[in-house]
This record gives sequence, C-alpha cells and structure tokens, in this order.
Amino acid sequence: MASQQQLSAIKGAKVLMVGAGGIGCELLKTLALSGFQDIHIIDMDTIEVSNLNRQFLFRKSHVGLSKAKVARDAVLRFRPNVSITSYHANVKNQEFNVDFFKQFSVVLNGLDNLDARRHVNRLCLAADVPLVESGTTGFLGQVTVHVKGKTECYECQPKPAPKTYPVCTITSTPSKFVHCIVWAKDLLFAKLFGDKNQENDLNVRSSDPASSSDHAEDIFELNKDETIEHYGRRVFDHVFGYNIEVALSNEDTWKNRNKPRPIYSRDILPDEPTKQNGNADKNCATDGQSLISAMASLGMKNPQEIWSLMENSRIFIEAIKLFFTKREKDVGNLAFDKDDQLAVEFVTAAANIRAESFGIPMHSLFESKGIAGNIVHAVATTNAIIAGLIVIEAIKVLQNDANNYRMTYCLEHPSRKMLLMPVEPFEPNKSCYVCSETPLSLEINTHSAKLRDLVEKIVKAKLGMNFPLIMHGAALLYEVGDDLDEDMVANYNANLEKVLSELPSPVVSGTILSVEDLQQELSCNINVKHRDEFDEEKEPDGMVLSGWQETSLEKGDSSKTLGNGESTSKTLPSTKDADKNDDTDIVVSGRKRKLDEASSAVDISSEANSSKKPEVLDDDDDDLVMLDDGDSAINKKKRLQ
Ligand SMILES: Nc1ncnc2c1ncn2[C@@H]1O[C@H](COP(=O)(O)OP(=O)(O)OP(=O)(O)O)[C@@H](O)[C@H]1O
Ligand SMILES: [Zn+2]
Repeated sequence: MASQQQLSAIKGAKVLMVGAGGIGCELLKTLALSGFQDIHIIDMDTIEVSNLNRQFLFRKSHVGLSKAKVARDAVLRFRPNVSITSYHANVKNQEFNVDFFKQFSVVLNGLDNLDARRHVNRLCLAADVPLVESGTTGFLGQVTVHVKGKTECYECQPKPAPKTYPVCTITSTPSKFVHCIVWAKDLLFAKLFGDKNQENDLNVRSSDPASSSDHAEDIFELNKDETIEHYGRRVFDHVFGYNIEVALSNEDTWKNRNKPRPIYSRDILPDEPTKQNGNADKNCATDGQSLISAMASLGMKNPQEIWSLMENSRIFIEAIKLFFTKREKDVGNLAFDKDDQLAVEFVTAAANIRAESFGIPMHSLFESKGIAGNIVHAVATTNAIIAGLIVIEAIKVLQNDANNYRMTYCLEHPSRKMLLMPVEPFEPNKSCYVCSETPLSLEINTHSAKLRDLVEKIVKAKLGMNFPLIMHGAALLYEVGDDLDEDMVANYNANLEKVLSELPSPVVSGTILSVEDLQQELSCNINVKHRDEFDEEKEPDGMVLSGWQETSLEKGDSSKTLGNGESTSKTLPSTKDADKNDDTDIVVSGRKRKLDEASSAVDISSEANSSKKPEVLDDDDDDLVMLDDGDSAINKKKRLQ
C-alpha cells in the first residue's frame, strides 16, 4: 500500500514513458494501476504478430497499428480517467527537445537500443529530469536510476560493443556455427543483395593474381545473358568450391586445424535447374515480402528440421532466384533483417553449406535465425518484474528519496538466495564527457583525414550526436539544421571534403575543437593530436578517440572484427560455462560492484557455492551485467551518500 505522501507524489507527477514494447506495456499498466494520472508515451513502432505473446495490451486486430496509441486505448478501457497522451514517433525527432522533456517529473525508458537510450539520457541531463532506465534479456533484467549530479548518468560507464569476431576467423578459419552465420549474413548476403559500394571482406582471401578473370570481383554480378540458376550456381561454386581450394593451397593455415572440403554444386545438385514444387506461383501472388519463401517454393515446411546438404543447396539457389525475380527492387539495398523470411532462409542455407565444408554441425532455420538475429526469447514475467521495479524507483525519485535509490538486477539463478539484486547507485563519473566537462582527446592524421571522416566516425558514430555543430575558436566549421541558408549549407559541404589541416581555420596538432549537439544540448571539447600512422587492423577508423571507450565483450580480441547483429539483436546469455564462485561480484558495464555493497534492505545470507556466473546482456547492443571474479579496485569507488 502506498503511503499518503507517495500517493500525492504519484498524483502530482507528469510521466514520460519511452517505448511501448515488452517492458512498456507492463509499465503503462502498472503506472495506471498505481494511480499515476498524467502519462505520455512515445513509441515509433507498429504492432507485429510476434509481439502478441507478451505485449498483452495488443491483439491480433491491432497488427500494423501504432503501439503507443493502441497501448493508450487499451489502458483507458480500464482506467478511463487517466490522462494518457501517445506519440507515434521516434524519440530522436526534433519535436522532443529539451523544452519538451522539461515538462516531465520523471522519464521512464522501456527501449531496446543503445542509440535511443543515449539520446534520452542526454535530454534528461539537459532538461534536468530524472531518468529510470531499464532492459531485459530473457530471464535477466535491470533497472537503474539516473539523477543529474546525484548518480551516474546512463553513459558514465562505457558500454560494451556488440560481440565481434576477428575477420580472419570469419573469412578463412571458422570453427563455430556462429562464425558461418556471420560470414553468410555480413559478407555473402551483403555482397549479393546489399549496397555494392560498402566495403566487404568476402573476397580478400581468394584474390589470386594468376587466376582467371572468372574469379575476379565481378563474380558476384549477374551477367545479362545468363539465367539466375546459372548465376546462383556460379556464386555457389565460387564461395564454397573455388575459395576453399584457394584457402587450402596455403598449407600453413591448416597445420593445426582440420582442412575444409571444397563443395561444388554439380556434386550436390542434379544438372537440371532446381525444380519447384508448384508453390512458386503462390509466392508470385503474395504482396508481402514475408510471404516470399524459398522453403515454401520447395515444399519444405518445418523450420525446426536440420536440412541436408542437398536441401541447403537447393534453398541457396532458390533464395537467390526469388530475390532476383520477386524482390528485384530490394536487391542492392538490403541489410540483413531477422524478420525477413527469405533473408533468413538464404543465410541459414549459406551458413550450413559453409559449416559442412569446415566440419561444423549444421543447424535448423529456427536455430540459425536465433543466432543471426541475436535473439534471446523474451520472458513476459521478467518484463513485468522490471516494470514494477521501474515504478518503485520512479516513486522514490518523485519523493526525492535519494538515500533509497537502487539499481536492481534481476538474475537467472539465485545468488545468495536472491533473484533480485539491489545495488546503491554510484556518484557521477567525473570523467564522463556526457555529464561532466571532461575534454576528449583525438589522435588523427590532420594532413589526410577529412572533416567528413571526423563527423561520421567520431561525432556521429562514437559520440552519438544527431545535430552536431563543430567550432574551432570562433570559426564555425560545420553545422546541421533545418534553418540554414543555402550558402551556409554549401560552405559546410565544402568543408566536409577538406582535409583538416586545410580547413579555413586549420585543425592541427594542439587544436581544441568544440563539438555541440543542439538538440541534446550536449557540448564537449576535443583536443586534437596529429599522428601519421594507424594500425589498419587495430585502429580501422584511422583515428583514436580517448577519454571515451567501448569495451569489447571478447577479451584479448584486438584485431579487426565483424559483429553478430546490431539491429534489434539481443545477445545470448551464457551460463553453461559458469564457474562456481562464492564471492560473486556484479559487473556493471564492465566495472564491478561487490555484492557486499548491495542494499541492506535485502537479507544477503551467504550461501556457499550458490552462485553461477551468468552473463547478462540486455537488449540490443547495450549494458553488460556479468557475475564474475572479484576485483577490489571497484570498492574504492564512492557510493552515493
Ligand atoms: N528511437 C526510438 N523512438 C521511439 N521508440 C523506440 C525507439 N527505439 C526503440 N523504440 C521502441 O522501444 C520498444 C522496445 O520494445 P521491445 O524491446 O519489446 O521491442 P519489440 O520491437 O517490441 O520486440 P522484439 O524486438 O523482441 O521483436 C519498441 O516498441 C520500439 O519501437
Ligand atoms: Zn555521465
């Protein structure tokens, strides 16, 4: 039961929820049932069939409609007096500026990606509105509180980068099925159906100057006078046959590894073109891309079945045919999407054929889709628990009850008899460039890097700015905005193509650049240092930003890497290799907190050998929570008083 004070805090609050998905549906219901009177919801998505199992405010008839609006309508049916305002929009839109955020007492995130979370964090800091942040992955979840000046902001700790693999493992020496999946989706799929101008490492290992022109780069182009069947077989033979033979010729590679076997289509598939079973016309008649399917075309139904090498080969050729005949317009623009049936079929087949070649067990379409999309199946109960915890923290925030703020982690296995692990939040990180004034430093070749490189690789990609403004002293070098006149736009575009040291106000070693995002009201200084050379493998951007860093999930893996999924991906938690460890710590975004520091509100009874080492990754490419060995350094960090 809420106290009178709590009730009045709740009643007087104006709350912004961002995200009306798995956590969001639970959260909206809990807020309304807890007595909140004025709730605003932003969500950019429409409802999909796959949401219905857990996003319980939605029904089949709502598929295709705005999540924010349908969630609002559903809750109004049982709490008609609550004021709920919905926005079917991206929270990064300009309309949601600092003034918009300022009207709220607290912001509650139920998002699924790092980019949007970082953006909301910045707006909350700029508007000085507390943020309660959350995430779930399967049984695992977390709720954290961020209050400007009192606790860490969401970006005080560097976030782990998505899991990545060295390029050579993917292109030449796969040893796990996931390596074959990454190869199939990030290299082969991208090469055949994606943007041709994108850099692609697919062919690096097979370029043999002595080889015939047949094996040159244009192997992946469909010739005008050839059938798609012929083209599909040509690609098949190149990537599964010829490339493997080239790789085999390098004896050293295989000294301590099992040799792969080349696979040619003529040995697997009969000579005549792949026969369709008559369902192809059904594909033809459908209008939605999700219904165009190589499996349907070939009369294969069970996604849980592991296909034979022949079936994989038939799917491979059939999927290419369908892309080039039924989805011609998409070819050249496609990015792998786990919800694109034909893309998943192609990637499964290609990964399986490669796996077979390297002696790696093949997988079903269902399993491949999970690996390719980094899917951990959502658990409705976890979302409900997390939503409840968000509301508990929101009420504390509304009462300004800073001593009792908690970050709470929902674990998969009990640790010292607890599944919910509350931890006191830490003070802001004094060297966080987002919530403190700490300058960053950038090593870059000022004689060869262009302003465009700096804008794309650092300001947008690393610093997450949407509307950047870059100044050198009083000189404005670059700016983005709707209200710029043509001359200014032309001037900035010209600057983008200039080398840093040749800009109207030259950027050289020792220059301090001031970078600002007008929407996020975030500004920071970057100290520039010239450096001639960069290691292509270790520093692929050709520049190094420090004072800010991503933590890699795979330790000791410093080479150029390829990732497994960065879109709606969720990374698989791994508990199976867990060590038994009595003195368990919680690692938050790569830094550790002793359980001894957990809230005294919870009885931490010591239970020897009770704790496994679950690794918790919440949605998409964000927070890492890991139970792991001790590290006393973190104990030196001051807790929030
Ligand atoms: N930039 C953004 N602006 C507004 N809403 C966003 C933004 N980014 C993500 N969201 C919303 O956050 C919600 C996250 O919910 P959830 O994690 O359950 O994802 P989902 O897309 O519903 O499910 P799944 O990814 O498992 O299919 C989604 O409804 C999504 O539309
Ligand atoms: Zn910070």
